[in-house]
Amino acid sequence: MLLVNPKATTTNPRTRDVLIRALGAAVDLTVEETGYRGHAAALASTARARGYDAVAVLGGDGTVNEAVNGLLTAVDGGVTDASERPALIVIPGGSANVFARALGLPNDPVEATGAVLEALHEGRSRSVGLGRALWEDQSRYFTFCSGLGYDAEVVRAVEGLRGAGRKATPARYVNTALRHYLITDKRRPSMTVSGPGFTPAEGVFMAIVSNTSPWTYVGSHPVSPTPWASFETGLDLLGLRRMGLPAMTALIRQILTQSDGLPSGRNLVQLHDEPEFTISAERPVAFQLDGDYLGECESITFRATPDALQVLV
Ligand SMILES: Nc1ncnc2c1ncn2[C@@H]1O[C@H](COP(=O)(O)OP(=O)(O)OP(=O)(O)O)[C@@H](O)[C@H]1O
Repeated sequence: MLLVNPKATTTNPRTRDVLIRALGAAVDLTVEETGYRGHAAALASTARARGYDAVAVLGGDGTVNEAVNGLLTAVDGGVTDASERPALIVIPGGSANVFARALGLPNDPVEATGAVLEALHEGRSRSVGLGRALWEDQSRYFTFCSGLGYDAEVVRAVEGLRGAGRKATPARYVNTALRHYLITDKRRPSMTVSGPGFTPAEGVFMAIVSNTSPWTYVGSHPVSPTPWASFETGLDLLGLRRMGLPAMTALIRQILTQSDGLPSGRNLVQLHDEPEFTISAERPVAFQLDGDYLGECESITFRATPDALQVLV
């Protein structure tokens, strides 16, 4: 089953047709275009019951996230073994394509199609662990990250600009991020990270939770594939404490250039390979999953889901 999001930033009819011809020559293929938000999840959730071996996505991280959630909460329910689920195939068609790049795929969709066909012929797939966010009475899986606080506010603001017809360029993210940092700093709720294996960390204004490494997301501008995308069993966290603009500017420069390796220090809270932890805030805090803004809540628990899916790559 090939899911195409025709509205994704870099998906166009030419790429779609190349992919359909190339995949269609190798396997029996059904093409489904998504017509609305949530459509990819609904289609992917029927894939196993309808006998598909794999679900391919041509789109951005949002559509991949939907497909993954559909596969893991399938209409036929009950399948807990990843080897019994349809495999996932990702062809980058969005703006950032963080998950595709973390998998080591080329960012060019035609080149990525070539790489996927090779994997298909060789029967080569990779087991990928996902993250799961649980809040209030809801839960959702993510393929590379969740962001809380400042990060999610920036994602929300950029989504608002896109709703008004403007493109989500890297410059727009940086511009929005700087404006939000300066304007809304005082009103931002403070968060605490707690879990069974470590001392609670307080005073965090932005947190990134990742099933690979938070640097895959935060540093997604430098050329990928990243050396951190191991999709290990546990979850990582990067939390930022309040700091002045000079310290923040120095940190951003270090992240983007990685001139002195990855940053550390008292302004940063870092966790590695944890099975579960909770982030709570003094009042509702914004959060996003895989780059899509989801809303606000006072407490979210994050749980690792190792070996959740096979990905052809
Ligand atoms: N036909 C459609 N019309 C409007 N929205 C859609 C449609 N099909 C899918 N969507 C939604 O569009 C959202 C964004 O798409 P997607 O993530 O694929 O592309 P993108 O935003 O360009 O890429 P990235 O996430 O890398 O920035 C998805 O969350 C999906 O739910």
